[in-house]
Order: sequence, then C-alpha cells, then structure tokens
Amino acid sequence: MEKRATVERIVESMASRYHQSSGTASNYSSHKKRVGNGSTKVFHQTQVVVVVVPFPAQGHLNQLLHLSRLILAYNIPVHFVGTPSHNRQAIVRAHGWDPNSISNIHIHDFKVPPFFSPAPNPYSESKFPSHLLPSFEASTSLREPVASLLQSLSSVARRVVVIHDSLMAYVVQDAIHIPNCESYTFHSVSAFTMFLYFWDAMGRPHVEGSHIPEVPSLEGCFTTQFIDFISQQYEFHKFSKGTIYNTTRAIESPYMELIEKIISSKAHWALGPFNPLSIEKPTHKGRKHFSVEWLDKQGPRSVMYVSFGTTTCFTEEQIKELACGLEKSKQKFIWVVRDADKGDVFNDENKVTITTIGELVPKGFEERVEGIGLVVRDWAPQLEILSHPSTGGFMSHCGWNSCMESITMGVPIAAWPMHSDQPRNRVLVTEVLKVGLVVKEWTHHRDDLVTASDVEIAVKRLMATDEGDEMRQRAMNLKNAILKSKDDGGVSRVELDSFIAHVTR
Ligand SMILES: O=c1ccn([C@@H]2O[C@H](COP(=O)(O)OP(=O)(O)O[C@H]3OC[C@@H](O)[C@H](O)[C@H]3O)[C@@H](O)[C@H]2O)c(=O)[nH]1
Ligand SMILES: C[C@@H](CO)CCNc1ncnc2nc[nH]c12
Repeated sequence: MEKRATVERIVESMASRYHQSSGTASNYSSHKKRVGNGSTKVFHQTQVVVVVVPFPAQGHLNQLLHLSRLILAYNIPVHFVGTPSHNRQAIVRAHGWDPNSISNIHIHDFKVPPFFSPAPNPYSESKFPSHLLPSFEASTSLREPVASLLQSLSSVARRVVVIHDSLMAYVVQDAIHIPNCESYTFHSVSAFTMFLYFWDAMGRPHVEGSHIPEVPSLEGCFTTQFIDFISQQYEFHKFSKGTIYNTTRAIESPYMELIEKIISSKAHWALGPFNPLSIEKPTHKGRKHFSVEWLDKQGPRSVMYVSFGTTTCFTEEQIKELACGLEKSKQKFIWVVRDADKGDVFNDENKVTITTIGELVPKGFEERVEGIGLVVRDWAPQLEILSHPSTGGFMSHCGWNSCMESITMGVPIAAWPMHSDQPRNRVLVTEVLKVGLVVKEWTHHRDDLVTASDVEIAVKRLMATDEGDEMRQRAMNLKNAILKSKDDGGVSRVELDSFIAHVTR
C-alpha cells in the first residue's frame, strides 16, 4: 500500500509539472519582455556562454562533463559548476579523451555545508544508493552561488544558457529572473525510460500508431526519500525551455518521437552519444592499464567485461556466487569488484578511496582462473575496455552510461539491473534493440540471490552460442549506425549543430 502510494506520487508529480509547461513558457516570454522593456541598460557582449550544472553522482557528472567538451568544441565558453569534491571526481575520472582538451572549461568550485558521507550498506532493503542522499541534499545549497554566477555572467554575455541535470532544477530556479538567461533540462536516462515515465504520469494516453513495450512497474526502483527529492526538483522543470537526452535518434528515434508527441510544449534534443566513439588517449597515467595490457593478449571478442557501475553494492554471498559462476563458465573475463561510491569519493589524504569489497573475492579464486580471468579492484578504464577488439560482451547493471558506452562500442549486454532506471533500460537493450539477454528477471526475482548457475548460463549464452554471435552482430550494426550518425549530415551531428545554432541564435 505504502509502496503503491509512493509510485503514484512520483508519477503524479511528473504529470502535473509537465502539463504546466506550456503555460509557463508564455509566462517566461512575458517576463522576458517586461524586463527587456524596462529601464536597465546593460551593454552585453556578443558572446553566448553555457553554464553546466550536474547532479553529484558519477553517472550524472560523467555525462555532463562529456557534453561540456562537445559544446566547447564549438568555441562556446563553458562553466561547470559543483562542490569542490564532485568537480574533482568528475575530472579525475574523465575518460575517452585527453583531459587537456577541456582545460578551457571554467570549473567553479562552490562550497556547501559539510555532509555525511557514509559507506553503502549491501544489506539494506532496497538496492537504491540511499547513502548518497546527504550529498544530494547538501548540493541544494548551490542555489545561492549559482544564482550569483548567473547574474554576473548575464551582465557580460549576450545570453547565458543553463544546462542542468533534471535533479538540479531547484538549484537553477533563479535563472528565470534573469532576462538574458534560459535553461535546458538534461535527463540522464534513456529516451525509452523517460518516455515511459511521462506516459505513465499522463495516465497512459493512446498514442496513434505506436507499439509501446511492457515494462516493469517502478516498485523497488527508488526509495520514498528519493521520490520526495525528485518531486521537489520537478516543481522547477516548468522553467526550462527544452530537454536534452544523451541518446541518438540512430537508436532511439521512436521514443524521441513519442516524447515529442506527448509533450509538444517543449523542444526535445537527442544530443548523444556524449561519450567519444573512439578512444583518444588509450593510456592510464602515462601507461596502459594492466587490464588493457591483458586484453591485448586475448583473442578477438573473446572477453566478457563484468562491472556494475558506481551505485551498486553486493553482499559477500552474492560476490561468492558471481565468482563461482564466472569460473564455471570457462569464458574469459575482466571483473571489476568495487563498492558503490560514497557521497565524497575522496579520503582524508585527498585520494580516491579504494573500497574493501575486493577482499571478499574468495581465496584462491584468482590463482584458479589465472590466464582466463582478471580481477580489477579499483577504477577500471571502462570505455577503453569496451572499445578493445578483444571485448565481446558486458555483464552490466544497465546504468545508462554503461548502456550507451557498450552500444557505441558494439558490445552486447548481459543485463542485471539493480535500481532506478535500470530495469527499464534492460527492456530497451534486450527486447527493443535485441543486443543483450537477461541474467536475472527483475519483476519477480529482484530480491533473490543470483546464483552461480544463473551467471554461468548467461555468460555462456552470450559468449559461446550462435545466439550470442547474433547479438554481437546486431551490436556492431548499431555501433556502425551511430558512427554514421555522427558524420557530416548524419542525424546526431545535425541535431547537435542545430542545438548549438538555436542557443547561439
Ligand atoms: O570502474 C569503473 C566503474 C565505472 N566506470 C564508469 O562510471 C560510469 C557509471 O555509470 P552508469 O550509468 O553505468 O552507472 P551508475 O549506476 O554509476 O550511474 C547511474 O547514474 C546515471 C543514471 O542515469 C544511470 O542509469 C544510473 O544507474 C560509466 O561511465 C562507466 O564507464 C568506470 O569508468 N570505471
Ligand atoms: C541516485 C542516482 C544514481 O546515480 C539515481 C539515478 N537515477 C535517475 N536519475 C535521474 N533521473 C532519473 N529518472 C529515473 N532515474 C533517474
């Protein structure tokens, strides 16, 4: 009963906010006109500047840092805003390109009150990373410094364009009072998943000529506290002029079009993939990461990469089952055994904390699998691993970054969703795009232990069957379609160019 109520609340909150949006668009323009006709005379420079306001969790920071780099390539000044530790986190983990290529980004470190940064709890009822909530709440204090930054930029720039994570709408709400400032909401999840949220929120209206796949309900995806947090943010979405997605119409055009049909009051931009399509600098601190050196010695598409992003934490029992399943599969693998990030990923010496979960890998396991499998206990160069010709599969929790990275590198997915948008991304990957299979069913079995046998079956199916080869081929086809879409005249290139032309109009 309690769960049902919370799911309804998130859905209602989304619906009411979006229904208001067309009304507020006109409020916005009248407000703009009123101020424009006023007596304040400011000499604006001709330049347009972009202010990027990410949400402080790795999967969100990463996407908006990549987007910042894409915008910078159009010679538009970019200001990236956050707490000192989250800005640092985004930058030290930047991947796929030379960090020097973003040295022109203006990074604004704004202090927020100290926040509690507990370790994740693998035994909590929900897999959702509740331990991050104090850092999410602390970041709402960015409202004042962000408002002052926008004020000061607006007096020297012709236009200030704010691109903010959908979960940072509260922080950027004061943009509405600045006449030459406009904001765009970035959704960090797939168009498929966003469409389904919006559509549910509107009471699932009939949409002409569209087949909409069945997806799991939102039960078990979020905690009540996080739903409250989302609802507070959605209040302020009415102020934004458009929405941005890290996707491409080359793979998600039906869902972009569905979003456009049901929310026609706003512009929707598919500006992805944000991650690069080939790796610019395949080195880690001046040399190759040991996992990449190991991949260099393996056969083409023979290795399964196993990693679950930055928000999941396994119990010891689950780690044992996973280890046992990988070993029994007799397939090559790289397994990243890391715990979920803390709100502040740095320790007292300002180093990235290495989690202790790696110690739970069963004794003797690495010796037994020597030559077949590799365990990585710290930050893995994921994009580099996925783009390596020896990688042929990815066992993933279906975080949206991981999905996009895998698809753009032509690697099929063994899907094991944990929370949030992941159960729905799973449907997109396995049923719509058909570039993956399910390790564990979410709807009835999300709280069950995934057994060694579940893992063994999934790995073998993806890596050693004709069916797996077909998925690899389809993943390659998608990769090629994405590459083409980024060429001159391709859909992704045209859409990014047209967004830039729009904001610099
Ligand atoms: O060892 C590692 C672990 C992770 N990573 C990177 O960290 C990122 C993880 O992002 P994912 O989206 O896959 O997963 P997360 O759970 O961490 O993110 C989350 O935040 C954004 C949401 O939209 C996602 O769907 C959500 O699950 C990826 O870019 C991945 O390449 C590494 O580079 N090395
Ligand atoms: C705490 C973060 C994990 O990094 C939630 C990610 N999940 C999501 N973040 C933002 N919008 C969403 N809409 C659906 N899921 C969403």
